[in-house]
Amino acid sequence: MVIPTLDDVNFTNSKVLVRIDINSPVDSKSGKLLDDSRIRAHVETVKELVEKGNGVVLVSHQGRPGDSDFIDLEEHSRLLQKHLDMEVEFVGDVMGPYAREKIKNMKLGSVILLDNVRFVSEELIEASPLQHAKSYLVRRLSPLFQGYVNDAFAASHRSQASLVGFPLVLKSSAGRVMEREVSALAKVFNPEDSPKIFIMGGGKVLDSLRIIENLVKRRLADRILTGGLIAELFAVAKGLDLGKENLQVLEKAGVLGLISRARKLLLSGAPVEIPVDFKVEKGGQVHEEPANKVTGIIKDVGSTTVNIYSSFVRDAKVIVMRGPMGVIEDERFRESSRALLKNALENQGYVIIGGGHMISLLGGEGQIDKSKVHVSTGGGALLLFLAGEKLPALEALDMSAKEAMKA
Ligand SMILES: Nc1ncnc2c1ncn2[C@@H]1O[C@H](COP(=O)(O)OP(=O)(O)OP(=O)(O)O)[C@@H](O)[C@H]1O
Ligand SMILES: O=C(O)[C@H](O)COP(=O)(O)O
Repeated sequence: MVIPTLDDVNFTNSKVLVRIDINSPVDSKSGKLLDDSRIRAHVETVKELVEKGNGVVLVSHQGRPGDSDFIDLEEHSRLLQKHLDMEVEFVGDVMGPYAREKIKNMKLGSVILLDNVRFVSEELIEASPLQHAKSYLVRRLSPLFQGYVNDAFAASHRSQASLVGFPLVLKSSAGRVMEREVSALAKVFNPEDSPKIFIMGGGKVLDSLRIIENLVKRRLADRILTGGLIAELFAVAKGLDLGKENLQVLEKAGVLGLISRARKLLLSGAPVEIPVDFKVEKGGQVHEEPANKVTGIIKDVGSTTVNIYSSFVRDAKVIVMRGPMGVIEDERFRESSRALLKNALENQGYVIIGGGHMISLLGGEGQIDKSKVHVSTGGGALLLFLAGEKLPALEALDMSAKEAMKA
């Protein structure tokens, strides 16, 4: 696969559309961003393009329709402006007349952030690069640009218009974040680096299940330690009675239909570990309860589980951590994820940390040794990449490079 970088495609004095991923955790009460790591990550790419005299138009998504983190990008633009130390104009539109006028009139050397690209319904369709190259979004925006840069590794597992449509119609390259992710993550395919432990938590149950299925099929993981909602799914699949309220949580998340797939994995002997205890909330109080005697609402894994998981982490050569063990937005349920993270960082193995929520916990862990820790901006994209899945956004860049070579 050929992934052209900014060294191969040297954009200068052009208008460049840059797909970034600044999708960040949001406080559901205040609507404020809880972490700006993904915003900071893209500073290098944007600065480089600006220094080369380009007009930079940034496009990103935030959340999914129906979720409380599905918000506009105004606060993101303020944070980006702070970290870039230059003006970033927030344009509350994606491809309407207002956005296109702003892009047409922008000065080279300046930066615009368009609004949440998922406000455009077409963006939510998963289709091939060829189909998306003909999408309304691509047809409306591409004539305004001389180039396209994809720096959104964290969204590269989505075959959506802003990620795969533009490389087929514009001269394209990966940004610096995308480039660094792909080269760092390739290291973990080294068969000598075993055992490999995957710590999977968070709320995206279907994504996590698909990944676990892949990891098992390709025998990539020696152990998969579960937390978050995926742990609850596996616990139910194993036959544990988690009580009506926790089943309602899974039902609300629309994942009860996945129990049979989880059970199939367990029956096949997949190396999936399920928590032996949970931290639950009951009547406003926090309790620890064994997994077979849960009476409260599960909010985190329990301390015995943390001890067991830590023993696996200690022996691992590669540790991949994605998604928190609990509802870390509430500090009462942050401890397990933090303890496992600390343990992994103190271990000798190579640690790959992914997903906005886990990365937000890194703040208190002091100086990170970059030779043994890769902090990925990717959540689902990270693990699909590690499971050997094709990432559509990378495929599209590859198609673009091959077309350019033919020309
Ligand atoms: N037991 C639980 N019950 C309900 N929600 C949970 C539980 N454990 C974790 N969560 C929620 O999972 C969410 C994080 O999951 P998510 O899959 O988005 O992880 P992430 O690391 O941020 O990945 P990404 O960067 O891909 O979004 C948090 O909002 C957290 O509250
Ligand atoms: O956080 C992520 O994993 C990426 O931003 C992709 O978001 P999505 O899972 O909503 O497509």
